[in-house]
Amino acid sequence: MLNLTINRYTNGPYSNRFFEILEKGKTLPVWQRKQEFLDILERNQIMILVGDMGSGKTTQIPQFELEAGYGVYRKQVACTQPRRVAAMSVSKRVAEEMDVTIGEEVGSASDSRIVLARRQY
Ligand SMILES: Nc1ncnc2c1ncn2[C@@H]1O[C@H](COP(=O)(O)OP(=O)(O)OP(=O)(O)O)[C@@H](O)[C@H]1O
Repeated sequence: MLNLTINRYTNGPYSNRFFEILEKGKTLPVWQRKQEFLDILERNQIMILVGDMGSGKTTQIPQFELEAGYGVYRKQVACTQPRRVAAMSVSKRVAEEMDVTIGEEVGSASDSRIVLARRQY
């Protein structure tokens, strides 16, 4: 369950922008099946999720996984993209949505440019 008082990743308060983005994010189709997704993920090693363009697969699913505890004990949630620019753009967007600093809690890596997530949980 998301604690909406303190940002668990920074231990600081959330910005107003966080709540604006969260409300918009909750309207995306993946949010309607969030618990179903997590239940299936828990019971299986591999899961193939198919959804419409813009339904929230890229930006929301990694956050669901982190929230459910998949990113702790030196594990990380990774999201692959076919292009460097897309990888950087997604990591920037997810960092913005999580209200964290890029290079701290969220990073990106490609052949020529690496901005690692410094913090691990
Ligand atoms: N950088 C961004 N700035 C503003 N809104 C964004 C940004 N990236 C994504 N969004 C919003 O988040 C929604 C979900 O995007 P997301 O990339 O998670 O969907 P997706 O299911 O992975 O789409 P696709 O199959 O096209 O990759 C989009 O509809 C868009 O409105």
